[in-house]
Amino acid sequence: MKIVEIKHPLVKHKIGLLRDMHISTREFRQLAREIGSLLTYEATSDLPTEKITINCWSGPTEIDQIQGKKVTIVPILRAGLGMLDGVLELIPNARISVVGIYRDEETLQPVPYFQKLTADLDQRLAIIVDPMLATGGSMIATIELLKASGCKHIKALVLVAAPEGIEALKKTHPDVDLYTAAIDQGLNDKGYILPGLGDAGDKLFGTK
Ligand SMILES: O=P(O)(O)OC[C@H]1O[C@H](OP(=O)(O)OP(=O)(O)O)[C@H](O)[C@@H]1O
Ligand SMILES: O=c1cc[nH]c(=O)[nH]1
Ligand SMILES: [Mg+2]
Repeated sequence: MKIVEIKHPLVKHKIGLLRDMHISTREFRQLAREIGSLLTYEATSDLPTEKITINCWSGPTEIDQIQGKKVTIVPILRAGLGMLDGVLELIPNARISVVGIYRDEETLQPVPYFQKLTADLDQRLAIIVDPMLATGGSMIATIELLKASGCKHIKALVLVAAPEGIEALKKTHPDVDLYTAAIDQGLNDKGYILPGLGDAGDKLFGTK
């Protein structure tokens, strides 16, 4: 399994700002979106390109364009919506497949409650976005429902990943590539990532 922890100074700086317990909702939203863009830039660096000829002002000119493969972005509700605009800034034509899953607070098991996927998933690269990979349960459930609908090529983009979630993902779906802005220390007894960000959904939506 490919695991990429982005070491770029801009990413490190922005993830550090996100950890401030006094961060405002507005700042949290802006940083989640910006890091979403930077993760997308890295995650798409291996997309194949092909040469085509266009009419440039100076005459026919060969240019590079991204080959064949189309993209669907998959935000996991709610918190994944906080990264969606950042991905769309770089891939504005992408289809969006929405998955609603929350984590039961007691059992930490993922509970699916919504899904609306784009039709031709077997021909698309799916880019799943969710700020937090904690136990990995929500991400794994999302990957399973995408694969059940024919999806064959999946990348997961998260702001913060716990080693426990990475291990679970490695075991179940080694074919999925993971891009993260930080790999943190681990989970506390309530399944929250340490040092982490706290509850990303509540911070993005201003709830609690
Ligand atoms: O790796 P896991 O242990 O499954 O935990 C991570 C999940 O928990 C959070 O969602 P949450 O359940 O808080 O839902 P929300 O986005 O609606 O707040 C987070 O956004 C992930 O989806
Ligand atoms: O640390 C965590 C773990 C799960 N969900 C969050 O929002 N934060
Ligand atoms: Mg939440």
